[in-house]
Amino acid sequence: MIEANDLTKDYGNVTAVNRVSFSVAEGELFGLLGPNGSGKTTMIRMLTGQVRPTSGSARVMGLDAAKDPIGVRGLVGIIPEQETPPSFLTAEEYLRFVASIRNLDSVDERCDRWFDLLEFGDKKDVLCKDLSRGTRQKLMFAQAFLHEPELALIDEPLINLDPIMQRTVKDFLQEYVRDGGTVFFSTHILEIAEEICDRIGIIHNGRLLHAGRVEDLVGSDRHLEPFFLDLVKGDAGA
Ligand SMILES: Nc1ncnc2c1ncn2[C@@H]1O[C@H](COP(=O)(O)OP(=O)(O)OP(=O)(O)O)[C@@H](O)[C@H]1O
Repeated sequence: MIEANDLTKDYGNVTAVNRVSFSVAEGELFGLLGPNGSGKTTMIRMLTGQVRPTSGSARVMGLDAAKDPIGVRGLVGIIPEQETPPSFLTAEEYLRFVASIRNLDSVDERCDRWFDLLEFGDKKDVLCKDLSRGTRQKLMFAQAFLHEPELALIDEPLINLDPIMQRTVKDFLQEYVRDGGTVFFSTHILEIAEEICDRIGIIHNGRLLHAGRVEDLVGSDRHLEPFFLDLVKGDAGA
């Protein structure tokens, strides 16, 4: 579903992502982990065609993300980092707006499914500017999955969600990949990755230091946190 080859992004003299290659297969839940400023958001933006790589390339669902960004965004579901939905629309109006752009049918059913799953139907007539941050994040989740995409790319999925809603979202993501969907998400919360990911990548200073299966770490009695800290601190000292 995703093939990144030598992806690089320079912002002036800052190399945000440095020659990163990896792939994500259909049905995988892949977590990109890294400290603040390590390049996670830039990576997601390149995969979704929002940022053009300086060099290298990414194929997403068979399309070149830099050459056909609109094609990619038409297929995948995206939750950008800390995105807020339009202030002047209600939650339901926003979902209907997304549904109309995507030419979706059964709009009532689709909206209700998300209001029910994420328990915010009581807020559907509230203007987005008046929603709490957590409810806005629920709404961003709903818009990303409204068209039942085969691939979702999510920057920090559980941000602003309470523990109960985090459980709901984690269960949903695991069910979604069990049903054949693919998820690529970024986080710096290691426990989430250890709990739900099939594979992880660890990025630091723009370089991918590790990519592998979570069960290989845990199976060999190495937990993610000490592994991550050793890797990242060792790299900083190198
Ligand atoms: N538009 C931009 N212009 C200049 N520098 C940028 C831009 N976007 C990101 N950077 C820089 O690129 C590097 C990687 O940033 P990025 O936002 O991708 O990291 P991140 O891992 O998502 O961070 P965080 O976990 O804090 O959200 C940082 O040094 C950042 O300051």
